[in-house]
Amino acid sequence: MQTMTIIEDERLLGSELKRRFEREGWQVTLSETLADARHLIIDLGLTPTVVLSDMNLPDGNGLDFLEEVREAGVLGEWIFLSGYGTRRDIERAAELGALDFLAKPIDYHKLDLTIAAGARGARARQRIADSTETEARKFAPEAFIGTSPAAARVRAMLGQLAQVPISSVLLSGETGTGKGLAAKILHYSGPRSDGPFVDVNCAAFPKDLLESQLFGHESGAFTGARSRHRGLLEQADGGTLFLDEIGEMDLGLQSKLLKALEDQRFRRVGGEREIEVDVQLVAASNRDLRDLAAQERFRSDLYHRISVFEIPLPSLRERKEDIEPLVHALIRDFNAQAGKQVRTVPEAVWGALHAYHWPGNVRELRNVIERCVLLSSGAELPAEWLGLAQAAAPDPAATQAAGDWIRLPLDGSMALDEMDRFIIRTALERHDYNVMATARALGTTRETLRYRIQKYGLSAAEHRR
Ligand SMILES: Nc1ncnc2c1ncn2[C@@H]1O[C@H](COP(=O)(O)OP(=O)(O)OP(=O)(O)O)[C@@H](O)[C@H]1O
Repeated sequence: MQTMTIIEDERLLGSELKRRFEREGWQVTLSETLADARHLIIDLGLTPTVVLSDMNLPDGNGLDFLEEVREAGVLGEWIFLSGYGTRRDIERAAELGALDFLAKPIDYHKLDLTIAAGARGARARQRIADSTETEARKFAPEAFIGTSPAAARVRAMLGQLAQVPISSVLLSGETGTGKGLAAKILHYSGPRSDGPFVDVNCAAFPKDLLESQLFGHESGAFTGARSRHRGLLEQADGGTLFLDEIGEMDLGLQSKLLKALEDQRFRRVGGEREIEVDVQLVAASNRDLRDLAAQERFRSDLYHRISVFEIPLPSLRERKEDIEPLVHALIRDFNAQAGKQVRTVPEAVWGALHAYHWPGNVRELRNVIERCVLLSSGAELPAEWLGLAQAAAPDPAATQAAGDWIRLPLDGSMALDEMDRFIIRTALERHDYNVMATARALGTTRETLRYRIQKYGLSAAEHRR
C-alpha cells in the first residue's frame, strides 16, 4: 500500500487532506509539528512514499527538516504546500530534490497530478533500489564460498578493498577460479554499487574493434562507423569496468588505456573532445602478467598501475577442503532451479570429487554438479553422471579422431565443455599447433581460438611453431 505523511499545523486543512487521500486508498499519517514527523520518520523509520509538508511549522522550517531527512538517507517524494514561498525557498526546495512547491490555497487538480507523478517516480526508484539490493546481497564477500584459509583470505581482501575508493584492482588466477565473481563482489558490495557494472572480455575482440568498444567512436571514424558510439568506458562512468583477459590486449591499446586510467579522460576514436569519466577498473588475467611484462608482451607501466592491489585467486586443487561447501551450495542452487530433491552425496562421490585435479576449477565443479542434479531422480547425487575420468582424458574408445572427422559420445559421459576442449586440442594437434590454420579449420577467429586455448589450459604458446 502507498503511504503518505502530511505535515500541516492548520488542523482543518490537515484533516481534510488526510480524509481525501485515505478515500483514494493511501495510508496516511498526520503530524502537526516537525517533532512529531521527526519521531515517525527518523526515530521509528517510517518510509512514506509521499510527504506533503507545510513550510512554516510551529517548531521549525519544513526545508530544514527535508535536509535533515535526506542526510538520514530517507527517500520519498516531498511536496511543499505554502501560503508564501520566497524565490530562495523555491530554489532551495529544488536543490534538496523536492518534487514540487504548491501555493495555498490548494489547487486539488494540480495536487493530484503531482502526487500521481511522485508515486510513479517512487515506484520506479524502489524497483531500482530493490534490484541493486538483491545484487548487493547476491554479491556480498560471503558469495565467495570456501572454508579454507585461502578462501577466507580472498573474502577478507574483497571486503576490505570494496570499502575503499581505489582506482584499480587486479584479479589473477586460473580459468574458473572466480575472477568474474570477485569483480562483481568488489562492485556490488562497495560504494559504487548504484553505478553500472560493465564487463568486457578483451580476448573476444580483434584489436580495432576492442578499441572502439572501449573508447567509443564518432560517426565516420572508420569504414562502417555510421553513427556515434558511446564506448564501455563511458558506459561505466560512476561504476566499474571489468576487463577480463587483459593480457590479451594489444600493446598499443594498452598505452591508450593506461593514459585514460591516469587522466580519467580520453577521446573517442575519431573524436576531438575529451570525455571525462569516473571509473574503477577491475582487471583480470589467467596469465602471469608480471611474466608477460618481463617478456615485453605486456606493458610494464600498465602492469604496475593495475597491480597495486592484486588479489590472487587460488586454484581449486590447492584448496580441496572447499569442494564440500561449494558442492552443498551448488546442490542447493540447482535443486531450487530445477525443482530437484538431492539431499545426500555418497562417500564414493566425495572420493571422486577429491581425487580429481579440477583443471577448470570451480566452473568445472559447477558444471559437474549441475549435470548430476539435473539428471538425478532421488535424494542422492548420482555418481554415474560425474564423468570426471573422461574430463581428465577422453576415453579413446569413445572418442574417435582421424582425418577430418571427430566422433564424440552423446551418452552424457562427456560434458559440452569437455567436447569443446577435446575438439580444439585435436584440431591443434592436427595442425601442428598452428593457431591460424586451426582457427580456419574450426571456422572461427584467431582471437576466439586463443581465448579458448587459454580457458582450457591448452597452452598452445609452448608448442606453437
Ligand atoms: N569461491 C566461489 N564460490 C562460489 N562460486 C564460485 C566461486 N568461484 C567461482 N565460482 C563460480 O564458478 C563459475 C566460474 O567463475 P568465474 O566466471 O568467476 O571464473 P573466472 O576466474 O572469471 O573464469 P575465466 O578466467 O574463465 O573467465 C561462476 O559461476 C562463479 O560464480
